[in-house]
Amino acid sequence: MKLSNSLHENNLTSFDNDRVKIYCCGPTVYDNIHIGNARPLVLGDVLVRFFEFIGIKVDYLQNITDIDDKIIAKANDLKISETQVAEKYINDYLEDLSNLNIKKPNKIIPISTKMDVIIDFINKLITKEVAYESKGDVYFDINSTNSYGELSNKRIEELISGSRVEVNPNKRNASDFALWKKTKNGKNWVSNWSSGRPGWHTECVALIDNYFQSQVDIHIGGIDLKFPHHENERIQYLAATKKELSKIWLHNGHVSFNSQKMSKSLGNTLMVKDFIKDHGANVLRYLLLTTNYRQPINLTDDLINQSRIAIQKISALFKKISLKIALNEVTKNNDRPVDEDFNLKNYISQFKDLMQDDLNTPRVITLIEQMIKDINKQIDQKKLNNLLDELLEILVVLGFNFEFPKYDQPTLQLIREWDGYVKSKNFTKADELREVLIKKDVL
Ligand SMILES: Nc1ncnc2c1ncn2[C@@H]1O[C@H](COP(=O)(O)OP(=O)(O)OP(=O)(O)O)[C@@H](O)[C@H]1O
Ligand SMILES: [Zn+2]
Repeated sequence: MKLSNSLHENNLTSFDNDRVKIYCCGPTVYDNIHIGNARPLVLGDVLVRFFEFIGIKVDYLQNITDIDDKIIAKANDLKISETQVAEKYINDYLEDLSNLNIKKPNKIIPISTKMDVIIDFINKLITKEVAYESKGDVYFDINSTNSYGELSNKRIEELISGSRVEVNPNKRNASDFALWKKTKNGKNWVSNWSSGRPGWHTECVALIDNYFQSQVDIHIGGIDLKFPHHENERIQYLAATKKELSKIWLHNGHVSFNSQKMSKSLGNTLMVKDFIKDHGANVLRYLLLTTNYRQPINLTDDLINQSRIAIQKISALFKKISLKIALNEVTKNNDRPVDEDFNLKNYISQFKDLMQDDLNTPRVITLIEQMIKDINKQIDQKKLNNLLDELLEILVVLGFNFEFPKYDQPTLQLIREWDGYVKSKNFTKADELREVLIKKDVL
């Protein structure tokens, strides 16, 4: 398996473990998730499903940021508590995951439940003299390391001149970032330094360190998190353990609307739950997988329509096959392939090769289209071989959720009656039954 690794300027990193540890930065629960937020989640899901398909065991962790200024602001707006805001959006998040057909990670941890772990981790950094307390805050000392900027490929001087870092007299260096912030505003915890809250960059790394007791193999997130969030996660772990936090940093490109990044704070969002209501989860998945995960996606009506049509084509194929099977117009014969050529194509091994080549899902989609054409040819020849099962298998590994229609006896009876009327040219009766079968979603 080769994956593109941000730590080495997107060069492909080979990977042949039989177990894999994965971390993906989870949501800050002050709102519902949008299509952009769904992208790293679908990326993680496809990766997990594929690893499991090729026999690799996965341990997948996600955090939930359930303490944050944005949650406090929302709680004030709605005149409810922070806990109520967080609970509502955690539940909505879990529902969105399930509606998106995303396999739940092995563990999802709200960071408010791990404050002792986070405080311990900060203490470790202070002991190693790479972090310092200042007036109740704790900061990471950027000058204690030569490795800062290696993930995002930036130099410290560039970072200082390029960012509008606010002047903070409590910090030693302008780019030092907060591990702990003294505050009485909103939920806060007692520590040696002050009553306060941890910085976001420390939450993820402390959780990884505690849960896995080691580095991870793959760390996932959107490209906007590469700097400063992931850079800061990485540098803390490096300082604490002298090891890389992740062997591979996998960053997905942005989903944008009118060429502007879709983002909660910009307000140009299309929520996952609304999209699913209008188009279904398969359309969203298809839309995300037709572009390589690193490339940007500009969300347009055209793109949504193309994805809808592609999904309808697959559903229509399954309906057509079920109908033909019900009418005995095709037979499934796994032993005697219709055409040797179909077997030579060896679709499953092509699928594996494409996925192992940095998750080349756009090419997999092309492969699926080819399979559909071949299956249609088999239908014309009235014999299906195992190609259909292979297609179903690939769709499951990509996380699509198609129902292959199966009809009960009364429905089968109706289908056969309808077919009888059509063949005997009794069109009045045939049309009556056709209406019934359309209502039952058979035709
Ligand atoms: N438009 C987007 N396209 C792709 N990934 C995105 C997009 N927006 C956010 N993400 C990813 O979704 C995850 C959650 O991000 P986050 O909660 O910061 O979303 P956001 O909408 O940008 O929120 P905010 O505006 O509050 O920062 C991160 O991995 C982030 O990189
Ligand atoms: Zn993170």
